[in-house]
Amino acid sequence: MPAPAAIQPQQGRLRVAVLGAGAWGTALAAAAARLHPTLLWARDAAQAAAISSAHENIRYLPGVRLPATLGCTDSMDAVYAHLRDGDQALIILGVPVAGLQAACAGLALGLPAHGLGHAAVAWTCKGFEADTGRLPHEVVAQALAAVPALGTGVLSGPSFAREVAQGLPVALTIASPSADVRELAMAGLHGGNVRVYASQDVVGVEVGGAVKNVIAIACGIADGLDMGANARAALVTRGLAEMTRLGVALGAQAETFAGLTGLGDLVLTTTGDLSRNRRAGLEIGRGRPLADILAGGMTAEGVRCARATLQRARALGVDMPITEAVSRVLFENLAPRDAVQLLLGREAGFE
Ligand SMILES: NC(=O)C1=CN([C@@H]2O[C@H](COP(=O)(O)OP(=O)(O)OC[C@H]3O[C@@H](n4cnc5c(N)ncnc54)[C@H](O)[C@@H]3O)[C@@H](O)[C@H]2O)C=CC1
Ligand SMILES: O=C(CO)COP(=O)(O)O
Repeated sequence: MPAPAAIQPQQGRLRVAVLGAGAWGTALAAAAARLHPTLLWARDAAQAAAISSAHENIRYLPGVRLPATLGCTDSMDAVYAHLRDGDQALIILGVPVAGLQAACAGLALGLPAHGLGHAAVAWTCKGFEADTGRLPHEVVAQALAAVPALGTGVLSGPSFAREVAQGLPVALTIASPSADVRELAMAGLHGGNVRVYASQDVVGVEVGGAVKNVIAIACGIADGLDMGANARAALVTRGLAEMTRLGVALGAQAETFAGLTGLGDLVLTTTGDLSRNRRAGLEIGRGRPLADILAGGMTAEGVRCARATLQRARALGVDMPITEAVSRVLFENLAPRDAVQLLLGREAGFE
């Protein structure tokens, strides 16, 4: 195995690979391709070929023209060859939480074998792992333990994929303990209409991304029941409070939750109808069964992680009444209207 080389941020030729050609992976690959040679990896060969030839991801981002310079492949060997051609390698994982462990396990074998044991890896998924309750960085730390020279971090923030793919303005946060990773992610994406801010608070950034999805479902439910704008504002604000409580109990800094990956993403996802979590909530509030809503394979990470979030919170003695109400609506047949009554009926207290 070759000796790991230190990352030299902002110097040399940076090569970017994005793994996972869903909506968000494709959008980030489009943003990176406007700045650097970038290759997108799709697990489906036909989809990879279609994206490469049509410059459009017809399944996940129909109607959005991708940069002509963006290639797409289903071959990890092609990804490694692409990265080896540069002086610096940035790998962005565009898979959901459920795919994170497998994606990292592949990299743990492939990167050292291809002389890329020094690359930087940034994940973008938002949620606690459904079966284990782990945050993404805990999944990554275990799966990539055999490649200690890899730099890792989480890329998050208020960012609807479609808008980013269209080249509209967006601000993101890269959180990592490694200055090299922070600078490499900024070098990879910051420019044009994309701003990337740096943070060291990995836990805070991840908790914000996970919990805002659950609160978006709650707001969707309230809006689906026509509970009004006051109710939505209350859910957003109290949702921010419970997100912050959980984050701080897990070791995050409270200030992080006032930033892009906390309040920023919470506002976007609870109010923007491009949000799948919000849309799932709207449908539930209007009486549609959850199984029907998810039947088309829609990614709604808040549904997948609500129970795991609650279990982690309970283990820490953290009160999360909105997350609890959402979880009971999703998985215990609590009627949406009864969930609202449950929240309203709680004892009065200090804010
Ligand atoms: N769509 C958006 O606007 C944003 C999404 N995110 C987060 O990014 C993650 C991915 O979301 P999207 O791209 O929107 O989802 P998506 O449903 O559009 O695409 C998911 C992609 O991952 C692949 N995939 C699914 N399960 C997998 C597995 N087990 N192993 C390997 N690959 C798998 C699918 O084939 C697909 O290419 C989620 O955690 C989401 O919360 C973050 C920011 C914005
Ligand atoms: O995370 C997102 C925006 O920042 C996307 O939200 P949804 O997953 O609810 O579509």
